[in-house]
Amino acid sequence: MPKLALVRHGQSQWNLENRFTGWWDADLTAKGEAEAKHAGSLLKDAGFAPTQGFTSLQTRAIRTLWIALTEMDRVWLPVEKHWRLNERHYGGLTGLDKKETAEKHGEDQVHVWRRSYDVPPPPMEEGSAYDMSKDPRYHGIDIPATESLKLTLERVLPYWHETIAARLRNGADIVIAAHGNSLRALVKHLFQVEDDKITGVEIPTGNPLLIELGDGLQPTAARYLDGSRATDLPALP
Ligand SMILES: O=C(O)[C@H](O)COP(=O)(O)O
Repeated sequence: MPKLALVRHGQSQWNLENRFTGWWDADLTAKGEAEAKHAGSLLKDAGFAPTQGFTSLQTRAIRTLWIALTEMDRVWLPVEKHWRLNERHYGGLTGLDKKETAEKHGEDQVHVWRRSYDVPPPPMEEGSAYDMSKDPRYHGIDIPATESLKLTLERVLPYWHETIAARLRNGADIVIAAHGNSLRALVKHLFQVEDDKITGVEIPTGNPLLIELGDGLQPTAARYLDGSRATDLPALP
């Protein structure tokens, strides 16, 4: 039975500053690095021995995986990075202070932008200081101007099916280090969570979610490795 560990990156500088981050390449803080190290020791203590890793093109997730693998004596692990595992694009909200935005637009509107399934934030404007579209890592990629969770799921899924699920079927045990919303999208798919229920799923940072999968890659067991910081998981499908 293949095993899959999902690890949400540790605290980033913009998490600390409470700014909408999305595709902006905020790095880990010292606390985020410590969370990544702790995630690695939890995975190691659980006896989890992945044979393949995946992460996004964003420094905070890449470094989370690297730090965790260092802790697991597994820096040799083959790792693939892909933009489809990036955080959801926060559009015109990127860079704004979350509290100030709630004061300006109201808590309800900001909650819709942050947690609704299919309402994207306003698009990023041309010439925004936070536009990453010219960054060389995205060469040749038509990067979005904004994304809802639904749009995020729609771009994560092809990579899941064609690459990650295919490796699991070949017997690989896999660790994915990614982001609050790209991982939420994967959890929605794997646990078949309904559209209006997924907003209640909050994956804690640096707390690996270890999932055992059946032959059809349906979850048969799932637990957070740090039980003291676990959040509610959706029921097994
Ligand atoms: O991109 C961000 O700002 C965060 O990583 C996730 O934001 P959220 O809590 O609004 O989903």
